[in-house]
Amino acid sequence: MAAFASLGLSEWLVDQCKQMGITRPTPVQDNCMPAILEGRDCMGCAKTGSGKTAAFVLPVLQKLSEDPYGIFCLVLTPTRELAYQIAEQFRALGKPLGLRDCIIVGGMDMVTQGLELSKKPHVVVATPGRLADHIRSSDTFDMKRLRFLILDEADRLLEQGCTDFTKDLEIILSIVPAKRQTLLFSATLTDTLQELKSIAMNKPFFWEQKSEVRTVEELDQRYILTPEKVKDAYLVNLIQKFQDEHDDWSIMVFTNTCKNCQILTMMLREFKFPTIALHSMMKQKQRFANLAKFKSNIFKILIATDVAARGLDIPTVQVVINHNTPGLPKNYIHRVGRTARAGRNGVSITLVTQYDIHLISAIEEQIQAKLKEYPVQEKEVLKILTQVNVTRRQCEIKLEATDFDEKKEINKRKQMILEGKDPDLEEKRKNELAKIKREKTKFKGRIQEAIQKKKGKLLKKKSDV
Ligand SMILES: Nc1ncnc2c1ncn2[C@@H]1O[C@H](COP(=O)(O)OP(=O)(O)OP(=O)(O)O)[C@@H](O)[C@H]1O
Repeated sequence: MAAFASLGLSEWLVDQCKQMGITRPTPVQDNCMPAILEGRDCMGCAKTGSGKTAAFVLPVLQKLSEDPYGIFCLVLTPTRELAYQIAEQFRALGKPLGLRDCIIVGGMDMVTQGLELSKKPHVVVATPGRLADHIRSSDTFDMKRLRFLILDEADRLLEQGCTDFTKDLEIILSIVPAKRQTLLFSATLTDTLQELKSIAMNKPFFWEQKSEVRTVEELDQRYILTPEKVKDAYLVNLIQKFQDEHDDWSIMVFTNTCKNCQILTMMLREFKFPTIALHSMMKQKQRFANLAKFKSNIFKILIATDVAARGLDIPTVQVVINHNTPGLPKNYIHRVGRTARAGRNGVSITLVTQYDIHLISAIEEQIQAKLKEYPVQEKEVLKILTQVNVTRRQCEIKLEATDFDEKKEINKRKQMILEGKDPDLEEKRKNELAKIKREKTKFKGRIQEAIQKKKGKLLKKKSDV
């Protein structure tokens, strides 16, 4: 593998890398950086924790140092926490340049952000929704001379998940110049390749890390088959075990909803585990504060929704526990990728109920590897089962006494209004769809019943003959 200097990076940048402990390029850096430095559009697909961020930060800094002006580079990313992390990398590596950056994310003060944008920072790191809001509401900045447009976690930005970025992206793309370099990175690009190619217009250089298995070798991937009602007891048992055996390890637990995230956090705290939460129903300042406390090891356990599944780089995370099996293999890849980063070891444990077995099959097919069963002492788990379930119920009651659900409903309606939808109409539509789905399921059930009856009759006839 070549050294950074031979890839075309200036001495000051190579020195800056050294200071951060980055001495040899990773494969994604080795392959993508020369193409970017040549001026080509680039799509890079490499495993989690393989150094994709530096693969775009370094060439941008190199080009910026040759002709510094603002706004030179725009990085879009799906989550607010990730925006801060990327900006930090720019700041650290670009320190000798006196780099000026600006972070534009939701949940923070619009006026301050507007002012910062008007000062022409070299690099803007943004989540699409808030940047689109600024474009709609202000004429104090422009991106006419933008040289680099970067989509980090590019596939997520294009997919129509629970947060749909496509309209915001359209607005942003309408103000950036057609003549620019576009760089797209993710650990899971392949599903959205065609749409991505249309954003990177100039025959992009495409590099994908060739590997049979789509997760990193250093990751030990395990599962525990459990009835739904015993899941929490397994969680408590696992956390107790890791805390007892490795008190310097940090653990990330992923769950499916904000409410569950809140309840699990309350429950683990009742058991005196140093636990903290991260989900989208928390105030942004609280989200940042909680992540900072987890990163600095004040709290060793972070319970999060998929808002923390992508990109976060926390070297002390040794264990990822999936409290629910992710519905999409892609989400599994990103969640478990929060550990075993940059060549370190890590373990992931997915709690699987009998209803999730098909999801595990889909995950195994996608990652091209089999999950191994995690050995547990069932007796120990059963010993704490009642206590855990009672504690959970108490936490549920406590949460119900707050206005958590109400807040959720208000947030949902606010979001719909922002998206130009009528919340009442949407509710009606949702109810109608649910009704159709229920009827379909009933109909399917009746057909299955009829088939079973017919089969039974045929078997009976055969056995009579
Ligand atoms: N050449 C290198 N040598 C050693 N460490 C590196 C190198 N490049 C980057 N790193 C470190 O590796 C870690 C992971 O990098 P990064 O966060 O960019 O991963 P990623 O590929 O973007 O992962 P994800 O897909 O999860 O977002 C970071 O802590 C980073 O500082």
